[in-house]
Amino acid sequence: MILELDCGNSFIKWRVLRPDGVTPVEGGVVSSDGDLLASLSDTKKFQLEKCRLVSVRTQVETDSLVASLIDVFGVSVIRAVPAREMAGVRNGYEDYERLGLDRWLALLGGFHLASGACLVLDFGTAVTADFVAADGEHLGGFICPGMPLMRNQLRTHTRKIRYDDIAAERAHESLAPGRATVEAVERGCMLMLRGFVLTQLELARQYWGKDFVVFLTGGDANLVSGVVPDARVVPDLVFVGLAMACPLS
Ligand SMILES: Nc1ncnc2c1ncn2[C@@H]1O[C@H](COP(=O)(O)OP(=O)(O)OP(=O)(O)O)[C@@H](O)[C@H]1O
Ligand SMILES: CC(C)(CO)[C@@H](O)C(=O)NCCC(=O)O
Ligand SMILES: [K+]
Repeated sequence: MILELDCGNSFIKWRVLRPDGVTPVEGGVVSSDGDLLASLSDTKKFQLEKCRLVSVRTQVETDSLVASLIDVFGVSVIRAVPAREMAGVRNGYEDYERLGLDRWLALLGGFHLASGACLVLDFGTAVTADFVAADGEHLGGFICPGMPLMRNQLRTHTRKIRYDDIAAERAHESLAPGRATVEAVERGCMLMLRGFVLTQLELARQYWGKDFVVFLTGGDANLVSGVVPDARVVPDLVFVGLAMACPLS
């Protein structure tokens, strides 16, 4: 079977596909290399043969994970690498190698699924927006802190903002002005996120009128899906691009 990995800054998303390279069998989200190996070892039944991965971690961290995968499972590993152009899309960065590979794969996947102009919004540790025009020109994008970073910066850099995860979850029942710290912070950060999304939509409309598809992906995509009812929520968009960038045969 085939192992696919998306190694982000906080989590590793994994999934196992049948040898056809299309049908998912199982998947998950883990927070360390060790947890990944444990999840996969639980399931020797997978009989992994090949692995394709994308990483936005350092070379050293990624090399170490690849070495473990080869050591433990004897798989052959293919990694996504930067490209100036692929599948009809032209990387918009001046220095194309600097564009985050998760962004690159997500926008390749988005352009492929849309067959036209698209706006790809990814809600992970960081939040990213990328614009691809109908002719495949990547216009560039934006990066800002995601929900976990916004929240933690406030907690870390103030003395009196302290609350637990359960209270945080409860605060999201509404978006009314907060009457307690937890509500004020959680709803404030949520509005920052939604405001960001609405600004990206506005920009996409200026470029393309109504002729574009919006994709939402990343672990926190559900936080904003309400403000873009027409968006396509595609949690595995990075994997769509990964399969395009790393064909296995
Ligand atoms: N099962 C899950 N495990 C962990 N996080 C989850 C899960 N489901 C949703 N999330 C949310 O997903 C977010 C993490 O997003 P995601 O996994 O897309 O990216 P990441 O690896 O943290 O960051 P990035 O890929 O941007 O470097 C967290 O803020 C968390 O709230
Ligand atoms: C922005 C993140 C952290 C999102 O995961 C990643 O794509 C990344 O590390 N990018 C490199 C910087 C850039 O894309 O300009
Ligand atoms: K990501």
